[in-house]
Parts: sequence; structure tokens; C-alpha cells
Amino acid sequence: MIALDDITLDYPGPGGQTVRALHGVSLRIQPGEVFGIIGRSGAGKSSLVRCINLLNRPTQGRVAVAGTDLMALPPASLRAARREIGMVFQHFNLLSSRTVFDNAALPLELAGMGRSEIRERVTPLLELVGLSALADRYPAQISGGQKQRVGIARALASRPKVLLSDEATSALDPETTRSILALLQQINRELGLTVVLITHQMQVIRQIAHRVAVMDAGRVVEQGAVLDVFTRPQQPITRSLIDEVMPQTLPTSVRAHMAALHAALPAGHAGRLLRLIYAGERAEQPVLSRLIREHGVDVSILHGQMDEIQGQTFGSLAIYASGPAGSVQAVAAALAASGVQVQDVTDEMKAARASDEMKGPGHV
Ligand SMILES: Nc1ncnc2c1ncn2[C@@H]1O[C@H](COP(=O)(O)OP(=O)(O)OP(=O)(O)O)[C@@H](O)[C@H]1O
Repeated sequence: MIALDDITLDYPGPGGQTVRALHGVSLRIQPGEVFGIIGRSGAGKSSLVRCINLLNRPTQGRVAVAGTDLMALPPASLRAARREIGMVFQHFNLLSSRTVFDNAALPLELAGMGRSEIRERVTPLLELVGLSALADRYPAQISGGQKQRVGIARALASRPKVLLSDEATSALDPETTRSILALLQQINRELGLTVVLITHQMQVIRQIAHRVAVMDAGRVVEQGAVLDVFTRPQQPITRSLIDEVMPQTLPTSVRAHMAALHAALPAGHAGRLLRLIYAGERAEQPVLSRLIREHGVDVSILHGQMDEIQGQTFGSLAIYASGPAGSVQAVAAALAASGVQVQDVTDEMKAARASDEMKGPGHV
């Protein structure tokens, strides 16, 4: 549906210099999917998403939407192509002097549509976004979540094939965010619209995206199905973004417990702190208990959490495994062979523990 090839974008900078915001970004977004683009502030997300409708014209590269090379279009054809691409904004961009209805109707008025046709088009849209009862209110008389619903209705008025969402929920509280994301999900499912959303919150990606691209310093550094990226993050930036929704750092008291177990190991025994990450059916298989029996290791479960992404279970478990030297490695290898991701974080935790001790008792 959307093909971005080798997109470079330069902004004019101070003193005639240029600021390179995008460095050769390529992405493929399939029809009907919800594609998330995540990154920290300044990573280049807005710059990239605005290339999709040529609000930013790339310095180099190619932008194709539904097979049309947008950069090759003359202005009139580009205006028509843009009507196929709706956009919602973080700060809603509503006109304060127009009612809810008239804000949603604006693109149709601008396109010269007659009043009765506009009414036929906008009335069901206001129903879809849950604002039928507020059609005659002005933006100052509705909440932030409701304003975003108007923004969504306006974006849908031209019956686009693609909806771009530029931090649409960043100005909203968590509950309103969830309801707006649920609405976007409903629109994706019921209207078959391709949705591209940019965000700095993994929570948003987890709730509705099918696939995700992670951006850092103007580049896509990692991309894939959301469950894969959550369970097998490759880049430090991805891990730190996931950490915000699924904290991977063990609490101080748990680190102290691990240190005590480690200090009490008998001679000839080894102990390792392992983080197990598992997804889908593997989350339900009794792999761990079987391995404990087979290899004669002791396992203390230190910390764990389970979650769900679009109906798929995934979780992480921190365990301290100890036993005769060699047996712990055998368990780790057997777990990895069964499809569970195994990270040995013993040294990482020892370093964190050393820092706990330097800070002294009572420090959390
Ligand atoms: N109009 C502009 N002129 C010059 N530089 C710009 C302009 N817009 C963005 N930049 C720069 O381009 C880089 C990417 O900015 P961009 O807004 O795309 O990032 P972002 O990931 O969307 O960040 P945020 O979440 O804070 O909006 C930044 O270094 C930014 O300072």
C-alpha cells in the first residue's frame, strides 16, 4: 500500500547549512494493516510520516501510495492523491469558529460538495466516532478525546484509503487514549483502512499495531511484527522503549535475594540468573518443570510478568538456576532449543547489586 524507498530528508538549517532528519529510510506498509512507527523525540517520526503525503517532500528517494509514485505527480493529481490519505494530529487542529459537524465537513466543503451530500456523508461519520449528540457544539465545548474524534471524522470524510496518525493520543489521558486507539482499531477493521501511526509510547504500539518500525536518529533501526519485536528486541533503543511498559530491571530487594542465593552456593555448584522470554503456546508449556526434573537443578523464580498482544500471550520470567557445574548451562541450552529466549543476566545484575551496596542500606 505504501512504499518508501531510500528516503532522505534535509531541512534548511542555520547559516545556509542543512539538517538531515532522515537518512535513507525504506519501509513497506501492507494494505489494511496498522503500522506503528516509534522513537524518541527528534528521531524523525513526524518528518517521515509527513513524507507519505508529501507534506514533506523528500530530498531523495521514492514515495508510492497504492502504486502511484507521488513525487512524479503534477500538482492537481497530487491534490487528488492526497484526498486518499487522511491525517489526524496531536493537537487536533480544529477551527474554533466551526461546530463539530462543520469541522468534520470541512474537507468536503473545500472539495465543492453540495450541502445535502455533505450531510449524508458526515452524519454516519459522527455516529461512527460517537459524536452524533454533540454535532452542534463548538470545539471549546467538548473534551480533548471528543476533539480527537472530530479530527478522526474529518480525516475520514474524504473516504481515504490510508489514515496517518501523528501522535494522535499524546495529549490525552490514559483512559481517553485507550478509547481513541480502540476507535482507530475499529476503523481499521470495519473500513479496511490502512493506518500508519507514530508515537513515542510502546503502550500505543502494543494496543493496536500489527507491525512496528523503531526509529533512532533519522533511521529505521529495527522493524517487524509487534509480538516479535517485544519478545526479541535487537537494539538497545527498542529494549529501553519496551522497558517502559514491561520493566525488565529487577527490584532492589529481588537483587539482594539473588545475591544471597549466589553467596550460599556449595562448592562445585554454579548459579546463573536467567531471563526467559516466551510467546504464544510456549507460555503454556510446562518446559521449565520438566527440565528441573531432568537436570537436577534448583530454580528460584524471582520475578515474572505476563501480558497479551492482540490475543497472543507473552511473558518474561527471571529465574535463578543453580546446581552442579554444567547442569545450569544444559538447562539454558535446552530452554533455548525449546524456543524460549534465554538471556543470561547474571553479570548485569551483579553490577547493579554492587551499585545498590555502594548506595547503602535503605536506598531503593
Ligand atoms: N522544520 C524543521 N526545520 C529544521 N529542522 C527540523 C524541522 N523539523 C524537524 N527538524 C529536525 O529534524 C529532526 C527530526 O524531527 P522530527 O520532528 O521528525 O522528530 P520526531 O521523532 O517526530 O520528534 P517529536 O516526537 O519530538 O515530534 C530533529 O532533529 C528536528 O530538530
